Amino acid sequence: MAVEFIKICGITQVEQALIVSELGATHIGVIFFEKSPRHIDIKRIREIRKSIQGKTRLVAVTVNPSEKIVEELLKTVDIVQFHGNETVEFLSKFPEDRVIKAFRIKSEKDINMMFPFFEKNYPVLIDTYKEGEYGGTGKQIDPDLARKVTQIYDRIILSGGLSPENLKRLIDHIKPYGVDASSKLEIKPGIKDLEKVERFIKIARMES
Ligand SMILES: O=C(O)c1ccccc1NCC(=O)[C@H](O)[C@H](O)COP(=O)(O)O
Repeated sequence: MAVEFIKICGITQVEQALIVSELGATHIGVIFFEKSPRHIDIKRIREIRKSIQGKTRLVAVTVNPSEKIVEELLKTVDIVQFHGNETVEFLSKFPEDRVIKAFRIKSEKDINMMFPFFEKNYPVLIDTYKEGEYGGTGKQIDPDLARKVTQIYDRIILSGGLSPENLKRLIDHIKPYGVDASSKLEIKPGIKDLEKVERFIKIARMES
């Protein structure tokens, strides 16, 4: 089954954003977190916004941002994705169709913290837990743990080490609503291998 939501994350260049949009990504992710090697500033985010206008939705990925920063980002991007310890109360300050909450999971116990977000019907991205890192690690998610989450809630975006090589198998097993990939599609942090991106999108759309 094809997925509805295909996000290519960690884009840093206007030229690559345009190509990824034309290849059929439904969402492009940019990292607004200074400690990431993929971080870009608001000026570059605005340039990317202009290049993909009307085609693909733009998502800014953040970690424990202030309310002011989120409000500023929402003037430029469609959606803000929260990768830190943000609460459901914090997210409820923003329009509900403009937020994604991400969780880095390592065991079934971690599913409990997602329930308040399921109750609000927010899209929830699940990523692999790696000590000391917030995302973009390339570490593959545990498929059985991810399947347990999609059996409970249907607005799950799967991430964590997704690549053209493992995507079909993981979609068939986990049946997510969306998929998100970054580092396994890269030549180096922030620069995508566009041939891999094309293969990834075709598999997600069930075109190959
Ligand atoms: O990508 C980053 O550098 C990053 C840094 C801090 C927080 C989140 C980050 N990425 C978020 C994403 O949505 C990634 O696509 C997701 O973690 C999956 O990454 P990967 O395992 O490399 O495909």
